[in-house]
Amino acid sequence: MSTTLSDKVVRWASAHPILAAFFALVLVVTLYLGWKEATRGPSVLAGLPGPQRTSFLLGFSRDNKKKFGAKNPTAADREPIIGDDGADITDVPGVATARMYDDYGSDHLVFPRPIGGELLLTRDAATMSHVLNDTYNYQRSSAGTKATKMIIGDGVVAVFGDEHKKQRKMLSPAFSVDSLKALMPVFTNSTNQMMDRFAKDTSLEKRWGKDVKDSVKWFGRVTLDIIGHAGFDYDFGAVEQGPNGLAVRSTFHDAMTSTMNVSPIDAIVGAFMFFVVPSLLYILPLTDNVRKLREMRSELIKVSQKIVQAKAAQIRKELEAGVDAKETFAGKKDILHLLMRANMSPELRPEDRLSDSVLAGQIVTFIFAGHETTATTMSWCTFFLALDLEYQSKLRSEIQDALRALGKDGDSISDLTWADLNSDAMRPLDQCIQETLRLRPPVTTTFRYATKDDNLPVTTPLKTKDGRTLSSIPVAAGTEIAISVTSNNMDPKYFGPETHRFRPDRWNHLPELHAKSKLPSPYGSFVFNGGPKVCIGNKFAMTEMKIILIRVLAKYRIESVEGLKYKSVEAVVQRPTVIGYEKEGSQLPLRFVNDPL
Ligand code: HEM
Repeated sequence: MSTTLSDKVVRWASAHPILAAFFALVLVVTLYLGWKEATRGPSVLAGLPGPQRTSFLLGFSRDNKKKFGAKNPTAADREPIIGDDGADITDVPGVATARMYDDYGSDHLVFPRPIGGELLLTRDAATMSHVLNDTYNYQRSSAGTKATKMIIGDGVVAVFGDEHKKQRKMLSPAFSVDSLKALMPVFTNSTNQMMDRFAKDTSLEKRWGKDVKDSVKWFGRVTLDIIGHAGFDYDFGAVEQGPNGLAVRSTFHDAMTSTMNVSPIDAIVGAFMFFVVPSLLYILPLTDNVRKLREMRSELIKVSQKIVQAKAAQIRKELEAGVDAKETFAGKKDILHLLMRANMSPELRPEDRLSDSVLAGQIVTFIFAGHETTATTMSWCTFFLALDLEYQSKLRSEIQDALRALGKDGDSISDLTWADLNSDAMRPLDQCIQETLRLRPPVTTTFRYATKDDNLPVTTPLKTKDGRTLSSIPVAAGTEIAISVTSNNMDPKYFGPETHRFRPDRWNHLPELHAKSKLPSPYGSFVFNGGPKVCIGNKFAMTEMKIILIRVLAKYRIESVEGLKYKSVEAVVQRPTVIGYEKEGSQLPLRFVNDPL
């Protein structure tokens, strides 16, 4: 019998040598990791609460998961959490984890991971800030860094410590308030173009009814165009569907749709490749979804190399002609130009210069970090507004009052200034976006890895399972930490009652602990993370989103479409989909009724 089985295995392996080599490698790495975990000393985290390990191999069993409502909507012990749409929102990314903290009555949990590993989860603002502020100790795991570099290259997101400091210093002037003020015409021009196309789009009317348009499609296109123009003076033409826009936006759409429809084999292959041997991702064409991700990456690399070469030639000409850097920014207004001028400055020490591959990496980083984050946030914002027509009507009249007070007309906002957007009169719109980000942060969890032993501060001393009181948590080098952004956002200690509901007004009367904990400013939550690696594009994002939303809300009343139910799926960022149509990828069809202010 065993001979027959081994014969079969040998025959199968001879017929599929690449797959056989791959599975052999998986087996060896699994055994090695298992041995490493099994021979590790006792865990310093052992006294903290958290779900029981049920399997050395798998960590946390499916039955326990059901209890927190992560997977099975019919599990007997699953209490629904009713969201603003009247449906159970336990499956919204991050919400089941928030419930787990509540169930254990702790802001720090230990979560058993596969092959004996463990993960420290925290939603405590003091612990989160400490980890995010120390980019020398707390970094991405080496597999996480490799995987990030494989996908977005050597840009600023991928690096930590001194290399991060160097890149961030070069990039910061390009994201200053002065630069953003200079970029205002770029934001408004692309928005005007989108508004024009948006009004004419009737492509969904046959399917879903009159005035129905897809928020995801239009916000995705306009934000890609904006990052193209503002980031590197490149016309993706996504709103107009030019050839560049089609290629990049559609490979993006294909790749992201594939990450939303992950099969169990994709999950195993993907996790193995990403976290164990990321370079295999680009050698083995194992699954269709991995192939799509690869296509997206090569399309982005092609575009970014073209952009860097063209820009370098342009700057060389400027330098030869003695054109002043400030002058060119005032005329060209793009972030890469500013960065590359600084990088080519004769005063810069050679060791501080960024290489061409790092520059190209910044482009891919901007496209990744600055396009779908804002697009999905604006889409979720229209979703919440469609669910609460009373609040929407109040917000629209507040915007109208603000525009009137500023002497501006909602239909021609080309002359809205930075000061207008950031005036007190526009505060309600800020709060609407902040509340959207609180409930649907694009990045729900951030993972960090301790490179040396440390003591993590906590807001209030905590009790261990064996009755000790800890005023800090000792962590050993090699501990992986999950910063639960959604769970902090849903914690009533920081954000007041009914944190699962969309209540923009909460930002006017937050609990004292919110201010005391110094949640990252100016947006008052961890949605842009915090510390030296806080999202460099946060003001860029808020400016662009406010301009676009003012235009949309000045013209349209937004309503949901009868019969359609929406849900959130996490695929790089959390995205809206229509229940029953998940295979079509992210979309958010809503009714935009012409009703100008
Ligand atoms: C709603 C919009 C946005 C959200 C919620 C957001 C969120 C984040 C988060 C959570 C990080 C930290 C990632 C990590 O360290 O693992 C990050 C980093 C970053 N974001 Fe954003 N982002 C947004 C928009 C933008 C925009 C518009 C840009 C560019 C124009 C941008 C550029 C970046 C860059 C370059 C980094 C890396 C910063 C560093 O490592 O120093 N982001 N963002």
